[in-house]
Amino acid sequence: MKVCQLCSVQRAQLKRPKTGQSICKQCFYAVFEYEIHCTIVDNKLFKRGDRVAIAASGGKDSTVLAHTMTLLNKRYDYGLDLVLLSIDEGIAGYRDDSLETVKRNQTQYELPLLIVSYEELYGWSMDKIVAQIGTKNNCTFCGVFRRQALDRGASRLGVDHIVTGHNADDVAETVLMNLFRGDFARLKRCTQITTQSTETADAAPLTIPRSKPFKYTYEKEIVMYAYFLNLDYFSTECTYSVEAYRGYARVFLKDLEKVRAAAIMDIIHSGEAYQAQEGLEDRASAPGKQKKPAQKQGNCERCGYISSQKLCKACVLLETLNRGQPAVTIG
Ligand SMILES: Nc1ncnc2c1ncn2[C@@H]1O[C@H](COP(=O)(O)OP(=O)(O)OP(=O)(O)O)[C@@H](O)[C@H]1O
Repeated sequence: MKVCQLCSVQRAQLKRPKTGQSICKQCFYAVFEYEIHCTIVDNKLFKRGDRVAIAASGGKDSTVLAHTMTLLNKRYDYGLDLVLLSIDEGIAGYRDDSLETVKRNQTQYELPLLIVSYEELYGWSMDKIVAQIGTKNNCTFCGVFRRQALDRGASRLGVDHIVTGHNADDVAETVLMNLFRGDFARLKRCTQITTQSTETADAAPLTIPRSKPFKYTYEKEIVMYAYFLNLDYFSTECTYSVEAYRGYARVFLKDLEKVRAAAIMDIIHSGEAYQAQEGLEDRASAPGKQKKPAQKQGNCERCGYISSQKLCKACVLLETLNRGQPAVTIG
């Protein structure tokens, strides 16, 4: 019998994807949960009394997030008031089914749930958008609309913080994508565990902070955890997401992981080191260097959402949709 490398008592039942250790299920649950707790505490994500919205799509990541946030909040007495927030993008056969999962999670974790829809906020569902523009650029619309919809839902709920289920693989993929594209401005920001939505890089942060408690949690471990605990989640991919470029980064990362599991953490750490280095250089070159003036932050003239321009990104996209010429914006 192979003995668990952590407790040296139980029989080892699995190979931990992150470290390659052979461990028992109980130790797997313990390290998995403890590492997330450490990420939350080390990064001081919350303060006692915070009302926190869990962005819940019904998929594996956000379902495990709802499960662990509820568990850790009780176990370590964080004193958080947790709520579920879901965005209904209006994708028949996908989001309607996954929202049914979230509704069950609401009962399972005894958390209040708010669902806000694109249809209600923008007058357009993704089904309608795709019927007009096709599947090629639809993720651009969905990304901009979802970011704003989460903020709007969060402010309706009166929360202090939003958490999402973005995991270590997602962060490492984003580092790679930004590197491949030579997008150093994004590379500098993409490893931040907490972001505050701004329409531009230089604008003062104004919206509700958004964090990733799974920043260092491997996707494979999230899947294992959900599977062993038999959590109720929805596992179909979005019917409209083609996301070609992220797909390449994902395949590349999976190949690297097969050779060396630590590659995921190493890529995240490289992104963090780049961010720290850039910060140093900014300070070192400050004397005499002309600083780019900070963009003026204001509100969208049409909908009131924060924006450094007259219209926020969502309103610009909506305008082109309503005029029936979305290609102008995307182009
Ligand atoms: N419709 C939605 N409503 C609420 N939150 C969402 C929604 N879509 C995505 N999110 C949030 O953004 C995170 C990352 O979303 P992404 O589209 O990458 O899905 P994913 O990696 O498949 O995650 P999940 O397994 O939770 O669906 C999710 O974990 C969730 O917290």
